[in-house]
Amino acid sequence: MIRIALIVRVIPTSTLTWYAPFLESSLTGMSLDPWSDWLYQGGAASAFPYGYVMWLVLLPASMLCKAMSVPLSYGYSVTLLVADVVMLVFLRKYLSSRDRLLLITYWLSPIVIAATYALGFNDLIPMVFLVAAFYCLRKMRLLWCGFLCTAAISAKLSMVIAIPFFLIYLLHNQNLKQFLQFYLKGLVLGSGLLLLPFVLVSSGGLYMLLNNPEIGKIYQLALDLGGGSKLCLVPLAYCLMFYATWRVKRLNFELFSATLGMAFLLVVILTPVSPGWFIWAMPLLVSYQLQSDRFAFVLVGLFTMVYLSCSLLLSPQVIATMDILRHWIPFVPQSVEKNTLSILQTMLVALGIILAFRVWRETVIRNDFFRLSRRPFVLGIAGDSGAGKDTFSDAMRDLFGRHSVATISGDDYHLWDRQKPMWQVMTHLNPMANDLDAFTHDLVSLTDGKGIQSRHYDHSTGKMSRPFGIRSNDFIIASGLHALYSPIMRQCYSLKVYLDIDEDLRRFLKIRRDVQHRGHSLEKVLASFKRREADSAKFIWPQASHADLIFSVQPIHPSVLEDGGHHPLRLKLLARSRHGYNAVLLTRILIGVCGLHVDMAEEADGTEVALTIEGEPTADDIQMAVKMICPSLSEFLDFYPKWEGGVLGLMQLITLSHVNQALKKRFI
Ligand SMILES: Nc1ncnc2c1ncn2[C@@H]1O[C@H](COP(=O)(O)OP(=O)(O)OP(=O)(O)O)[C@@H](O)[C@H]1O
Ligand SMILES: O=C(CO)[C@H](O)[C@H](O)COP(=O)(O)O
Repeated sequence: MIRIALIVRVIPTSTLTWYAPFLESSLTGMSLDPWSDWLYQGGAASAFPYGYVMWLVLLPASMLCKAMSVPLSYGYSVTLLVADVVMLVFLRKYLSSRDRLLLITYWLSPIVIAATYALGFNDLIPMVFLVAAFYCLRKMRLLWCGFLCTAAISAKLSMVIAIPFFLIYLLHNQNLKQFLQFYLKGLVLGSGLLLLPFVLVSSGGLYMLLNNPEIGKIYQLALDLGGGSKLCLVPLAYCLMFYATWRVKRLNFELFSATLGMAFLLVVILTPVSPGWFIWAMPLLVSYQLQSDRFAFVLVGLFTMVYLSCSLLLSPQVIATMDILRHWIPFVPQSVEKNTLSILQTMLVALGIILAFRVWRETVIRNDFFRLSRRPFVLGIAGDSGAGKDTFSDAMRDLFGRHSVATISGDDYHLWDRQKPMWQVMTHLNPMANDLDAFTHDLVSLTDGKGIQSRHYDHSTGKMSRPFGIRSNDFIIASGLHALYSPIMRQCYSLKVYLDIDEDLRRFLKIRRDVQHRGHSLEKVLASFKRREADSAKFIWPQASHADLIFSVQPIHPSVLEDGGHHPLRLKLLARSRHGYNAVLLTRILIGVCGLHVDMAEEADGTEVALTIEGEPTADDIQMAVKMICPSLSEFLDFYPKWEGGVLGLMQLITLSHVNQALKKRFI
């Protein structure tokens, strides 16, 4: 109702003197270059410094008004109303908020109402295209996203400042990097269709765009450095915000929208006297209020009140009233408004900076992705030979995606090739047979974000490969016989896992693997079991006491192991978790959703919980359970994660829920 009343009762000066006459003139001439025609007729250069999209969006309602002999200013305002509704719909879609809160924070926001309907600013139109681009980004429609970004720029050139943030998001999200080309294609397509024709066809339009006084305001707030040079604060704030975003090594959608919103907010508050630009900050202000506490409402409320006071003081009506007042009371000096305006502007900037600071603190720093970007997540996996370390490590890597994972394996740190005499003297289970210093050094380097040079032990030849580089990544998986052996190693890990497989099953699987895939004779493998027994007990098994999570895979029917593998091997999983893991939700979902049989036993002091799980979950069951237990983790996973079924799938699920918990704990 307020909107309708303002449309009917108020015709803003800018609409009356610039936009409506420009649209009127463009309808009369009906040429593809209404800007040059307008200038040719002696129109002001500041009347319509926008591209084709703004013109085309405003055209239909203007035509309708002309056909109905209604003033074009109504058509202009009604178009803004439509943009306003579309904006509300997009915000509702991508913020997925409760309607009542969205109505309060957006629809009733005095900033939108005052800037659009009372002052006539058309910033809602480019913002609708930008928010639509956001929505397409969320839905991974990247071609559309790129296209809509150029539509926003065509509507208002200033929207170009958003593009670098879209690029950082796509480049810094390893899962999405592969799809960057679609966004670029959308940009190229949009530029070809919407921007290039404007540049080629309309010299008048270009002139109006480049002489737009609004753009000059960006350089207005500056510190005089002497000698005629200035330090311009708006570009400075934008560059710093861009750098801060670039430094966040991994961005999720929430971080991306928060940092772009903050860049907009800073540009807006530091640009003097641009009430329309405040609409750019609306999506950020709305989402901040929806996610934060009551104080956010108070802060945005104060910000809005100061904004309204500033805009009011700048409105022609108030200026005219003061002039009349001055006519009767001559001692009311000009400086009264100027000083009041300065105080209000200062308050606005101060509140804006506090808002940006709080958004950074609450939205960015508390974000799991931000936590990950500061230090990689390091998963340590230890266990005896044939316990399934490589199999489990590969299954975890296939969830996060090769592009996001760096792996090191203990086998690659054996000290000798198979041909060397020392091979016969010591078993590999003895730490002395391995270069654990190099393993630790490489683990520390990768954890510290540095790349390493590694070699690979080839089980088919028994030789080490030439050195090759491994760069650090968001997730590091270090597996090996001694991966949890030393305190320094253990300090590197975000999560420590020990594989404590049933001894008969381990021997069964190891024989099968070594004979079938590594070309060893059965006698040699059996002899190695004997030779290694003492070292296993001495060096490998004690590492279980350092693990956060222990997986024991056991055969449901041990007799199957003796019949030469003729019957299918059915396994059950015993998962023991330490350090206060809450297994209730997991248990409920494993039983209720995956239909498994689960026994849960907890230590009286709550330090250890043990789950015995029997049944054959499918890969789809595991995927669904992960979505239910740790929904926020899905953003960390590969675009097409490879889910496993059975025991391996259960290990993926339980490990992911521990990763989730460990990420949450990081900055407590
Ligand atoms: N959960 C599982 N279910 C079925 N088979 C498994 C499972 N985990 C491992 N295996 C099998 O057991 C064998 C040994 O596994 P893997 O090679 O991963 O062990 P490892 O601990 O890396 O051994 P090593 O230290 O000797 O290199 C492989 O053939 C693998 O296919
Ligand atoms: O214990 C082992 C792996 O953990 C292996 O026995 C060790 O890597 C040597 O491998 P291979 O016998 O294939 O040369």
